[in-house]
Amino acid sequence: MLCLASKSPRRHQLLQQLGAAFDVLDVDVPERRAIGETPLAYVSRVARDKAVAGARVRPHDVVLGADTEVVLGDDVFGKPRDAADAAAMLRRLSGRTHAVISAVWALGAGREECAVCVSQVRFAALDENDIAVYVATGEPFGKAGAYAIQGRGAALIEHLEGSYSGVMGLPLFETARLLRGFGIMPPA
Ligand SMILES: Cc1cn([C@H]2C[C@H](O)[C@@H](COP(=O)(O)OP(=O)(O)OP(=O)(O)O)O2)c(=O)[nH]c1=O
Repeated sequence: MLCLASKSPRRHQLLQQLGAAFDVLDVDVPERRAIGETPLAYVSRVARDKAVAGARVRPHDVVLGADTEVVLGDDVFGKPRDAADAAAMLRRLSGRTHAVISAVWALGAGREECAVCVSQVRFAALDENDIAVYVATGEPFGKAGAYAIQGRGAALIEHLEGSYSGVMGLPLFETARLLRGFGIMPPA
């Protein structure tokens, strides 16, 4: 059986798109970047930690864990703590291009495989009113970088280079390829 170790409703929805049956596991792992850890290494480690936590509960299944972070230079933006934090993130992203890194790990049958997906997202220039209105919608909460490409946040994005599903939380091309490696998906 395939399991998705994630509380994210976006990840559940995205994995459903691939048509595979799966169970959802509720895991909680700390998301704290270690000193000197690169953004890429951090995202990959957290995604693996989630998969490992899931595999502890379901040792005989194939377990997926994923993580998504917004990266500007060496700064990693996770989910905003509150409205002020969300506004501060959006101010930093305004008028600039940032990276969205998504990592997914598959663990099971004595194997583990990983895929990492990096997308580039260019934001429109936002003024204080734009930011206040967007934060007031509540959409930024629970989203890395304080926006949702799948929601009203789409109106803030001038350009995307990479994977829409990766930005949303689970890169589907890469995930499908990983799953086929575990014999889970029908061949494309
Ligand atoms: C950039 C972006 C992120 N997100 C979401 C996807 C993830 O749910 C969240 C990033 O936080 P994560 O820590 O990757 O995931 P999570 O805490 O929501 O869920 P779990 O750890 O249980 O798997 O941001 C969007 O929904 N849309 C976007 O455009």
